[in-house]
Amino acid sequence: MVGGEKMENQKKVIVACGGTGGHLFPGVAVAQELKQRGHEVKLLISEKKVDAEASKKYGDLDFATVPAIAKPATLSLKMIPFLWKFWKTKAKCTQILKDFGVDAVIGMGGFTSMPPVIAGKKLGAKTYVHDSNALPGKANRMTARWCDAVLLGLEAAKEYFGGNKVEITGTPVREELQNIPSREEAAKKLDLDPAKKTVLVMGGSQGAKNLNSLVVEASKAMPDIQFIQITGNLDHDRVKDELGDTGGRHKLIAFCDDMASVYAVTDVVVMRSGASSLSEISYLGLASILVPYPYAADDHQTKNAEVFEKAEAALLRQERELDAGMLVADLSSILLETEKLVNMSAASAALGVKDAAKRVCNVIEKG
Ligand SMILES: CC(=O)N[C@H]1[C@@H](OP(=O)(O)OP(=O)(O)OC[C@H]2O[C@@H](n3ccc(=O)[nH]c3=O)[C@H](O)[C@@H]2O)O[C@H](CO)[C@@H](O)[C@@H]1O
Repeated sequence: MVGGEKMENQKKVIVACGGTGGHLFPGVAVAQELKQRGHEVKLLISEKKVDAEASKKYGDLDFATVPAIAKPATLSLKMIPFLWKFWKTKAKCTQILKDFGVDAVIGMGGFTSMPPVIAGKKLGAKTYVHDSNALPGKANRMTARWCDAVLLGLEAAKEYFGGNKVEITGTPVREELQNIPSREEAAKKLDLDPAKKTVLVMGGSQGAKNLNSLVVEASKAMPDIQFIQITGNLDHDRVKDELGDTGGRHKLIAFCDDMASVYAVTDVVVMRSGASSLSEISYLGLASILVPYPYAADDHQTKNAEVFEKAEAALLRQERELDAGMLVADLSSILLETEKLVNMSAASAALGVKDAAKRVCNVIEKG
C-alpha cells in the first residue's frame, strides 16, 4: 500500500466510472456497497457535464475527476492527441492513486476507465473491469489483459474474454433503486394517477430525437394512458412544443434525479437498450419495448436487447422500422392484455440479479 492510514482488513478501492450514466451508476452502486462494508472508496469520473450532473446527488461519496477519453474509431492522425491525452491522464491517475494509497481498482467500462486501471496495475494494486453489455466494449476488452478478474453483467459477454478469469456478477444497481417507494407514494410525488396505466420513456444519454417524436405522436393517440418521458436536456424544449397541453397526464423530464419514483409508477418502459437501464428494469421486473440506439458502437445495444427479447421480457424494435402506429399497437398489446404484461414483467425479473453489488464486492474483498 502507498500513502494514507487504514484500518485492518479495510481496503482502499478506486472505482473508475466516468463518461456516461451507464458507467457511473453501477460504479456508485459498487461504491455504496463497499462503503457499507467499511472500505474506503474514491470514484474517478470524467470532467463531462453529464458526470457532474449525475454525481451531485451522491454527496456522501468521494469523487475526483479525470479528463474524458474517447479513442478514435479508426487508425488516423487523431490517434496522436488521443495517446497524448491518455498518457497525461495516466500520470494524473497515478498521482491520485498514490495519494489515496490504493489497494484495488475497478474500471466500469469506457476508455476513461482505462488509465486508472493501468496506473493501478503499475502500482501493484489488484485490478478488475466490469462490463454490463452483451457485447463488451473495446476499452474493457483491451484493459482485461491488465486485470486480475473480469466481472460481467450478462452471460452473453463471456465468450469475449477467453483467456481471463471471468465471473458473472450481474450489473450493480444503486441503493435508492433497491428500495423504491410504493406506487401511490410515487404517483403523488409525480402528480399522476396511480390507478392509470403508465408508460416510462427513456431516450438514453445520446440522441433520441426521433424516438421522442414518435412517443409524442403515440401519446396523442392514447389519451387514457399516462406517460413520463425523459427527453434529455437537449431535446426537452422541442418535445414540449411538439406535445402541447395534455392536462398533466404526459410528464416531460429533461434529466431525472429520482428514478426510484419514476420506476415505481411505471407499467411498461419504452427505451434504448443501454445496459445499466436494462439492469435496473430487470432488477425491478419491468416489461419493455426496446429501441436500440442505432449508432452505438458495433450495434451493441441490439445485442443487449436480444437478450431481453429472447427471454420474452421485451419487444425489440429497430428505430428505422418503427412508426407511431406500431408503437401504439405494441403498447396497447402489452397494457391491455393483463396476462402479457404479467408474463413479460416476470420474464424481466428473472433476468435481474438482486445481489450484483454484493457479488462484485465479494470479488474485490477476496483480492
Ligand atoms: C449510446 C451508448 O453507447 N450508450 C451506452 C452507455 O449507456 P448510457 O449512459 O447511454 O445508458 P444506460 O442505459 O446504460 O444508463 C443510463 C443510466 O442513467 C440513468 N438515468 C437516465 C436518465 C435520467 O434522466 N436519469 C438517470 O438517472 C438510468 O437510470 C441508468 O442508470 O453505456 C452503457 C454501459 O456500457 C451501454 O450499454 C450503452 O449502450
